[in-house]
Amino acid sequence: MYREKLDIWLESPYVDESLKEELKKIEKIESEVEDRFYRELEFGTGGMRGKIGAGTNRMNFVTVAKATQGIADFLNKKYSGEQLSAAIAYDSRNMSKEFAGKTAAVFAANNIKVYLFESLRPTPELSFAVRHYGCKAGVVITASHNPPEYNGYKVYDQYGGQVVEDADEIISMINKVNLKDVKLTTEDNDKIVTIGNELDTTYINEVKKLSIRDDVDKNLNIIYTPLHGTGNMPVRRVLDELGYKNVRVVKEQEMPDPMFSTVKSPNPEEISAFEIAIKRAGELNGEIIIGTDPDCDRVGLVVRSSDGGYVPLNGNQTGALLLNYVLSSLDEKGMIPENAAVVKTIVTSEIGRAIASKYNVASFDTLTGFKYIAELMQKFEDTKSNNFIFGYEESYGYLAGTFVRDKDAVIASMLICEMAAYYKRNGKTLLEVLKDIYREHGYYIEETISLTFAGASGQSKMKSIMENFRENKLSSIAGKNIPYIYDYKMGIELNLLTGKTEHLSYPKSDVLKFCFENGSWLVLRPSGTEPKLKVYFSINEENESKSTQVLENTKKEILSIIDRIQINN
Ligand SMILES: O=P(O)(O)OC[C@H]1O[C@H](O)[C@H](O)[C@@H](O)[C@@H]1O
Repeated sequence: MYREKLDIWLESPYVDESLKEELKKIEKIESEVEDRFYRELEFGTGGMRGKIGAGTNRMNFVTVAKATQGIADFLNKKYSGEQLSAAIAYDSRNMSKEFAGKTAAVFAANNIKVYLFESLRPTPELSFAVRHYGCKAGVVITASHNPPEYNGYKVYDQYGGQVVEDADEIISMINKVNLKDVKLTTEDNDKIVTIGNELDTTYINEVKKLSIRDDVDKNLNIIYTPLHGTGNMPVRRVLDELGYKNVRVVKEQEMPDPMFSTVKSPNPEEISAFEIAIKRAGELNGEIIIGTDPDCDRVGLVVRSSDGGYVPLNGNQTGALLLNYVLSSLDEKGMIPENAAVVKTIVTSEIGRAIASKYNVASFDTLTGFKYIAELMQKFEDTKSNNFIFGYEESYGYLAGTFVRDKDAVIASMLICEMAAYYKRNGKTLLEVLKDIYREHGYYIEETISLTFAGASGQSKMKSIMENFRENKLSSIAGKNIPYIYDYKMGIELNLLTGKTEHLSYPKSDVLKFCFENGSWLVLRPSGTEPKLKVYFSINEENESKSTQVLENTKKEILSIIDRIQINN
């Protein structure tokens, strides 16, 4: 099957010569051919993502043009007769600019006006641009925090969120596209309008409006790394315009670099990404370190401790701090609106719910992926049921305000600095504030383990592990009973004590959540952005050491179950 596809590509007049050359070099290597052609690139949690190269399972001019043609067909069908436009942004990765140009040329050839950013921009600014220009769609060429050999294609709807409702139809339209049907024009077509500074200023002004307090210590020593990506200009500009005097950028990581040469991975979830920044912080007396990923939708935070060391916070901890800061500050100013709402995901810590309820703010859960949070924000707006205040995920994504509909590391960086500067003025570090939050709301200790399962065989292994857990319903682990299992693929909540099931009102997704008696839980799900099985733990015991101990025991046991399943397969 995959060999046939290779032959089609080698013979097709619609496949670029350079891609054919690449294929000729690997055509005798079976595993390479299989990996490149065993499937089409899929739309996962964050759009389409894959390695750059030749093949249907790769990011290249053919797969980008095909996807764009499918989206154009979808838009022309859905909005038939209307004047259509789309916005396009791209990050600092290899081929990002070229793929953005190709995307623009295909849209323009399909009679869709294009707003194309003149140079690299953050993903959240694209989300803003879609709404600002009244576009029906948006595209960002980025593979977010993935390694340098990857690129990707995120698709936005008219509300500025990544597509959810129309995703299946868009995918089926893309699959129907025959390479010979892809329309293409030159990139100097007058349907393609370049955008730049003017939109930056409008966006930055909106971000600044989300600042809650000015009674903060703006002498705070901030070390910032854009990790060679798009954050450098906007994050520094916002902090500068708000009067933060001591923002030092990590020089080695300031400039865009598609190889992300100074880091193992440009992912702020990994402490290794902060290695140089921590060194710089030590030299410059840095109090906090922030680092944004290449498309600047995620931000990581590292905080100086009382002994002068630097402690990385995970996404749940930063999220809890931000939520606590935003709600307590708005509350103090009497600015929490009626029917205020906070949105997190089913794999994000329950501490968020506890903090929100202190301020009588409702909290909602969605499936993993900020697109679901954005979808709910739109629903709130359409039905006027709630006022969105803050949304976050454990995977380092945060959003305040509603003018952006994706996680926004420009907004989050600003709020993190403001929060640290506010507590500094009140004589506290963020680590001390976090301790206070735990004391007040409980010791929620979280961790996520990602197990890599690469290629076609990896995919099937992951599938069988999930099926095994689905069938052999885990009823206890590490001495803790599991009374409830949520199976999001089957759409049911199972009570293991009574055997009764209830319907879950979420879209179907391959996720299993095992809940303990005291509200702790563990979740298994294949990642939608990388070839990994993710195992999430959230343990809440009466004190920190008990929580840590239960976490360690649970981790050990679940990993050994996964090992056993693999050996038996
Ligand atoms: O766990 P995954 O499916 O890999 O997704 C992890 C994260 O990926 C991207 O960054 C999405 O924008 C996030 O919303 C999501 O939480």
